[in-house]
Amino acid sequence: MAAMLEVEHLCAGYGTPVVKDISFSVEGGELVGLLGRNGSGKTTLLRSLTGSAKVTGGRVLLDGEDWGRLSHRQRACRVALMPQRPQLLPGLRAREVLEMGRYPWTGPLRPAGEEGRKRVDQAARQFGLEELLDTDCAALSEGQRQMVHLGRAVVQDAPVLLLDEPNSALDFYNTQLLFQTVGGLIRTQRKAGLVVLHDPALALTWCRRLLLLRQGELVGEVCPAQAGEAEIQAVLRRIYPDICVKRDKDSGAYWCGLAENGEK
Ligand SMILES: Nc1ncnc2c1ncn2[C@@H]1O[C@H](COP(=O)(O)OP(=O)(O)OP(=O)(O)O)[C@@H](O)[C@H]1O
Repeated sequence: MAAMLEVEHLCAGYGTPVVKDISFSVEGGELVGLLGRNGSGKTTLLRSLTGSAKVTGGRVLLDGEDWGRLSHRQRACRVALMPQRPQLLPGLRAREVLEMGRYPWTGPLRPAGEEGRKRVDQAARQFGLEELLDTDCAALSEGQRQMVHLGRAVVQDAPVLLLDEPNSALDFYNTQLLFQTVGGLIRTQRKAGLVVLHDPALALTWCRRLLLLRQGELVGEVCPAQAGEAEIQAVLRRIYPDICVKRDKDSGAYWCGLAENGEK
């Protein structure tokens, strides 16, 4: 059976190559973490999967279908992206931003319909947005706005969900809510999830596999449930030299930090 998302020898960039010959796949039901230093090409990789960064080589298959042969609208029904810096659309209330998630299905600026309203209300409940639905997004805090855009991506209900640093402005509680809720959706609805994260401990806790990107190339992959501390640490050192990884035997919680001078 084909993976929900298959990326084969993908190259992408902005005139100059950024993503270089990357291949990986994500199965339905799997949340995969994408880690890499600043500027390593994570956002470009995600943007190339939605058509907003130019693909210059390779191919992408969505549940076996060639992405390149799909229209923009067909792609948007299959791939939802929560961008790193969502555009601020002045005058739009949170409810209207959530409803934008239905546009690939209904057509732009069309009413959400009963199914759409149900999904918007459900996302508002799931992400604690009910009190904010009538607020102008310009009047929301950074973290509140990030939760609205997370809700919009979920309302889009695509089988592939791409999240670009979705917790960068979130407090501890909303970060847990994000991973519990999105993790649950991915498992129960067999979606393929790919999430860019900067916190390796968070990625080790919530993601089934981690992919490591360095200067536009995939340089490692690790599955936390199948690897011990030493193996995880060795793989993570390909992008974070001197990182130390510890796993608490009782709770299973991960701790990551940098080695002190001389400690390896
Ligand atoms: N619109 C653009 N035009 C030209 N070059 C770009 C553009 N966006 C990004 N780049 C370049 O592509 C490279 C990768 O950037 P990208 O945003 O994909 O990295 P990233 O891994 O997501 O970084 P960060 O962790 O800082 O968000 C960088 O060298 C950056 O300067």
